[in-house]
Amino acid sequence: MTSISTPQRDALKCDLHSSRRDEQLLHALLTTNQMAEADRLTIDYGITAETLMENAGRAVATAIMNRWNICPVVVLCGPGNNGGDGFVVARLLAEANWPVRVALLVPLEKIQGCASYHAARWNGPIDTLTTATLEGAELIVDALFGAGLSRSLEGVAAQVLTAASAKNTPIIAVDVPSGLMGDTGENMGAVPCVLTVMFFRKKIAHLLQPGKRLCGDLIVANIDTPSSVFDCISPDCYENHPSLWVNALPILNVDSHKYNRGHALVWGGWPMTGAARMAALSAARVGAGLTSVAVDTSQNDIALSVYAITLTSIMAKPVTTQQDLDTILSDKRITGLLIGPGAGVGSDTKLRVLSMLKSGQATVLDADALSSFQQDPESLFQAINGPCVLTPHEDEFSRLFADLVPTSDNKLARARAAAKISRAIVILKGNDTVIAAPDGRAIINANAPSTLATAGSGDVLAGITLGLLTQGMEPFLASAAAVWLHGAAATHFGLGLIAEDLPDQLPAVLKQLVQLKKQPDT
Ligand SMILES: NC(=O)C1=CN([C@@H]2O[C@H](COP(=O)(O)OP(=O)(O)OC[C@H]3O[C@@H](n4cnc5c(N)ncnc54)[C@H](O)[C@@H]3O)[C@@H](O)[C@H]2O)[C@@H](O)CC1
Ligand SMILES: [K+]
Repeated sequence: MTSISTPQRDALKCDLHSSRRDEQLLHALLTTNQMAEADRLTIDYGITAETLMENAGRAVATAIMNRWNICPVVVLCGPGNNGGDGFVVARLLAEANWPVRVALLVPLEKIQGCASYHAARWNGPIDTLTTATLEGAELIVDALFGAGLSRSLEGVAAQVLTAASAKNTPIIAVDVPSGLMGDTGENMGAVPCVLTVMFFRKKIAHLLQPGKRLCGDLIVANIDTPSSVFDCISPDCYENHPSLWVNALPILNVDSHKYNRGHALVWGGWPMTGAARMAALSAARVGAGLTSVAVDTSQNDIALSVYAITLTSIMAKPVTTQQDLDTILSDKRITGLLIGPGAGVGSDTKLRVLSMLKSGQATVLDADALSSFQQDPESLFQAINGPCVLTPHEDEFSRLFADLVPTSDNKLARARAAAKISRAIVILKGNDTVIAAPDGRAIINANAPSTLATAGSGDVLAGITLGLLTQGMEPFLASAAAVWLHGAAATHFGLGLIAEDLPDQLPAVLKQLVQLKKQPDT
């Protein structure tokens, strides 16, 4: 059963349970313990363990038959239920006239429970697992270890998988590539697969790197686990999807005017002006009623001209002294703040960040705003008392949290720990961006195309987040929505993307979301 406490579970229901709950649960990411609990509850419900295993093996066999023509297959079976699934795959492929061989890691008499039931239904020979087993195979099914793996792969299992990978023969993983830790995505000996078929729901490892890369394509198979298992299992991690936050997106109506859509303020540094300009444009595109850039005129007046000439609907406000900034921040019509893109690392940026946080308005801290606190992160965290989103990439994350969050390959745990320490929402960016809240809620994003690996795309993400916060959206959901919109905008543009293309893609992506929002809750 899940380990989260009852109050926390209730809090989750408040934020994600309010509507579209069934749709949201399709995107739940389960821990290996939660998956085992789902299995147990399903068996209580009346579906036998043998049937579940049959369904799981059938899903894998079907996926193989749908994708490949008949060819020689070797199924590598391990000692537990993952191996049991493998015996089902072997039997069903053989029944469909595929040439199948089975290789078993342990002596047959060691196989227990429903795995032994399905091993007995396999009529063909069973080889002892060695690298020789791979001879002649054109497809390899990896049913060695699944959720039950508790330590690094070693010995024959590791040798055979390494040899299989070296041959470049396509490998299909049952549940997870063996050696991948289901709760973290850490690689403890897995090799890359072309396809992974998992059951009921994805696990965290299917989305977090390096797991995501090792899995290849993903198929989530229905094995008749009833959704009522969620009466007893409360997921606290989801794959990012509009159903999680579309109902919280700001809406326009006849009473909308520019002031009640919020006023976003971006700190516009000098001489790097492009970052703040792209962020401001992005905030405006996602619906901030007014967007201003507070322009650093402490060094010269050229900065103000650059911002004023290159921005049209976005206002440039000169700021020469700290007092000027404080005066702007005292305007209560300003409802969202962003500092970091092109701000410069140093004590001036630190002071400006602290002024912004003191204003109590929702604040996004990105890039240089984070790096400026490298020597003194505690002073930043103490100043965070209101809605705040931190958007570090891995380098910025390690600068800020190096001494506070243990270094590990577990990105989800690191993002959660950082959110708790900073009392802010943390968007830990990357191909597998994690959005974490101080109370433990987490969302993993999977819609980001690699074209986002381009200068300035982070500035756009910070601006989108700002635009949603400015309109009053709850920070955790605003962060998830921003990350998703960012990925969808990049996908909508396609190849050749540069960061300044992104804001212009937002209207088309928002249009699709508005349609979804209009649909009745499921
Ligand atoms: N919804 C579900 O959870 C379902 C799960 N099924 C399958 O059941 C699997 C989980 O089964 P199990 O819990 O039996 O786990 P595994 O089949 O992953 O293996 C567990 C066995 O491996 C041993 N072991 C663990 N790490 C090892 C290592 N590094 N070296 C050597 N031995 C090691 C354990 O002591 C145990 O004997 C899933 O991955 C999935 O394939 C399906 O059969 C049906 C539905
Ligand atoms: K496996």
